[in-house]
Amino acid sequence: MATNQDSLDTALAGEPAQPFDPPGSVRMTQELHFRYSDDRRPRVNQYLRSHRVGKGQHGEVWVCWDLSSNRREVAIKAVKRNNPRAEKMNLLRRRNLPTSPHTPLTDKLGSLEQKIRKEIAIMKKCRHGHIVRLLEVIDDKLNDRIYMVMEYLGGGEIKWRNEHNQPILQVDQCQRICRDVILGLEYLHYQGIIHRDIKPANLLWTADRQMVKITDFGVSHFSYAQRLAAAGRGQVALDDPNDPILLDDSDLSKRAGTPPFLAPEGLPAIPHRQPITKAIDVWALGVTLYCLLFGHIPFRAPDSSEYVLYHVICNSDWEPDEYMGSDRKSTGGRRPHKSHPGCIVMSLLDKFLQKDVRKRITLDDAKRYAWFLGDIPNSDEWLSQTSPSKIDMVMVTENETRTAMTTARFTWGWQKRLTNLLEMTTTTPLVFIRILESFQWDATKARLRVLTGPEISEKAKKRTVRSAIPRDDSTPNIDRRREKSIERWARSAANGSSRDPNTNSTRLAAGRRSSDTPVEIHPQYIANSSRSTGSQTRPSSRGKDGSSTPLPDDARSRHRFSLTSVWRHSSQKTASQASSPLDSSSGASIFQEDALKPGPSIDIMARRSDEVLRHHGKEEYSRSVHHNHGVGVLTAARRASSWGEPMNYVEDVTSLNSGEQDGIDDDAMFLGAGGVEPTTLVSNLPLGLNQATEAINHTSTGLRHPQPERLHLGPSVHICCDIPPHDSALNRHHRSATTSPSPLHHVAYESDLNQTSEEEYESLDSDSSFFRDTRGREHEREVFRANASQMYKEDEESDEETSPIEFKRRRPSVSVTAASPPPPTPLLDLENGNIRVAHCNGY
Ligand SMILES: Nc1ncnc2c1ncn2[C@@H]1O[C@H](COP(=O)(O)OP(=O)(O)OP(=O)(O)O)[C@@H](O)[C@H]1O
Repeated sequence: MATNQDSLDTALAGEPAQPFDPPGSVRMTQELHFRYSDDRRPRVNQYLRSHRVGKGQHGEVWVCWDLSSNRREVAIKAVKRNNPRAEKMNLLRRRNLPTSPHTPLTDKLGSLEQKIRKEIAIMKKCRHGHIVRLLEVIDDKLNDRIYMVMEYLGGGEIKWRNEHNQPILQVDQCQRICRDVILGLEYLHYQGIIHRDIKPANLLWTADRQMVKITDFGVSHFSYAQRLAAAGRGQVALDDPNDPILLDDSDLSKRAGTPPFLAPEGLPAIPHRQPITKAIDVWALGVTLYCLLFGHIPFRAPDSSEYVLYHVICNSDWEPDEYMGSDRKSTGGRRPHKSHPGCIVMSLLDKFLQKDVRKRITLDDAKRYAWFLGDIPNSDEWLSQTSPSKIDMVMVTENETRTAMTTARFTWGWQKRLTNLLEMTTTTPLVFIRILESFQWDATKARLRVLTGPEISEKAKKRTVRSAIPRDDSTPNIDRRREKSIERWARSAANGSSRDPNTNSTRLAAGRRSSDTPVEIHPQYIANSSRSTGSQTRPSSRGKDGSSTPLPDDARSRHRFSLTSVWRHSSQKTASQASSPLDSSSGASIFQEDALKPGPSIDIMARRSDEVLRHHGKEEYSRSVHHNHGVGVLTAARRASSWGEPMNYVEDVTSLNSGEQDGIDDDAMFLGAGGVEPTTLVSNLPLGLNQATEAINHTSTGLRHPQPERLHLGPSVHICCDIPPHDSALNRHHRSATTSPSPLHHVAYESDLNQTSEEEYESLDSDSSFFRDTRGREHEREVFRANASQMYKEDEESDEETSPIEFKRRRPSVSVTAASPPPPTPLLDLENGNIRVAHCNGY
């Protein structure tokens, strides 16, 4: 009996796929090893990166060499697990969508992570010759990424028109494509899965262009009700929206798909619309066939308005061109005579594009259409072989969706936490900072105490509770906190200071650490304080007499292990900020946190800042030092970090618009679909302390992206910022650091820190996300920033609530089917140089 691996080998070897692939499990990998090959290509586990073939809304698709037994090409889709910005955008969109009785469920299903989980859960279940196969899921929690390893379809997505909107496929090619899709869809529907985004861009050719497979299950829907109906095992009242069995179908009420391909019943805000069923895919297939045959979409809005388009779809009939296909076969018009050769195709289109769901042709009937059976020698046998009833049904349970990306669970406990942290720390020394968090200074015994598991949980709980407190006008925000903090320092200023005036470095105050060796801060980190009182480290803690004082114990305990940051004003700050106590005119501290740090943290800070300096160039830094004006931008940087990949994401805000459509204005679609009018641009402001401030001060630095980027930080802060080119590549993944790595995740980074040059960073595509986060040096920075970020978690959330969101035109997904660069020499040897190469110019 053939094993799963055998069948997989056969499928991947390019042999004709059987109608139904044998069942086999998708590997769920929790272990991630990152290294570089001899020729410095990144490699994750056994997958060696080759070239990028596409970019979608949530991630990128790369061709990789599977260096394990097969050494074949696979496609790996790298997606970011969480993207707060995407969540926010979804929320806003949902607010503007018509509500349904099942809105809560709809909301639940709307999160990005839920979407990815669902896609994986569905793909894990699908085993069919015309469905792209998912082979493995690598869950990289440390970097907040998921790698979906899929079979590689070397022919790329179906191209169907040229620049003159003329068809480029012959009629019989269209027929074969359509037949393949019918088989794939029939399988999906039988399993209770509605694809909901059938269009040419989601149909991929095999390398030999003999077969087409369906991909992209991002908006697909699994419905138990639909499955019962498909199997004829249950009586499902599809026209009764109150039928309890349809409850799990509530997310169908959301519009999903690509507007020109949407069926009338799938359009939003249509009163008394028919229930959404699998027939929605049949309609989309009809639109797809029309596109392939004529090189343009059947329903178009003259003014490019999305709602006009919906109106046209619902009320207008489609019209064929005089000729179809690149071989220009006559259609015979909308209703040709039965004897006309074009009649069979036109009547099929007519049945696909029936506005009334009940009159629309079923896939089973379509499959039997003479047009499809014409070139099949033994059609009866073919029909029997391809019948989905011959195979077992799959089931995608809610639990499977929930655990689609994670198979292991972790119980928190300090011992285990420590062990896991140590595991992760082997190559990332700064993770030790996290270990330090497991300790607490015991003032009575004057020694460090290891926190117990419950104490750590209690701490975490408190943080969560603080974050969960609903915010209103009376809720303190970050500015107010800073003010309070300064007031506290001012109040305690009368107690004097332990500053040594004879040295450029500053001795930290006694108090809790009275027995500690005083910690010195390098002068370069207090350069900005010169405008206040020379080498002073905590100007705000100084009283009127100029003396400084240690913080009270309670304040110190709150700030334990926090990291130093440089606070300064943005030159673009608004009038409301000018009154901030951190304004330079008020003599506020730019080092309000410094004196609170224990020695090791400051050392680490200094080391990290040194790295930042090295990275940006000392000249740049000193310039920023002289030009700084005072307000803290840590929160700005932190919040920017929480947005994940702003520029990429802002540009790819929705998958609803296809790059294949014409005549549709992106903005109109977006607004028409309940989007939000463009307001602000969100910057990919570099995360970090000195780095962030530097970026803000250097607005004249060249942009990687064509347009200047503005960052809105809520009502009170407005910072304009241009990002140095290298920053946009570097910092995008710094932002993922704010998500705590899962200790259960064993990640081994074998990369040498010095292995990646600055040039390499710069040469990386700014949109690239694949493997990049796993560079050792980046992790050092991440840990540093993640640690600093914890103090301001709640403040960040507060800012998030008031921050405006930017919507930009969406860049259509990019798909490149380029020839693979040759694999590294050993691979060539193993493959005898016989590498499959994809071609893209056929159509
Ligand atoms: N298995 C694969 N083999 C070959 N190319 C692929 C494969 N999967 C995806 N691609 C290519 O990568 C491109 C991007 O795919 P992806 O699914 O991420 O984007 P998408 O279809 O726009 O989905 P979304 O934006 O909704 O996430 C596709 O258009 C396709 O051309």
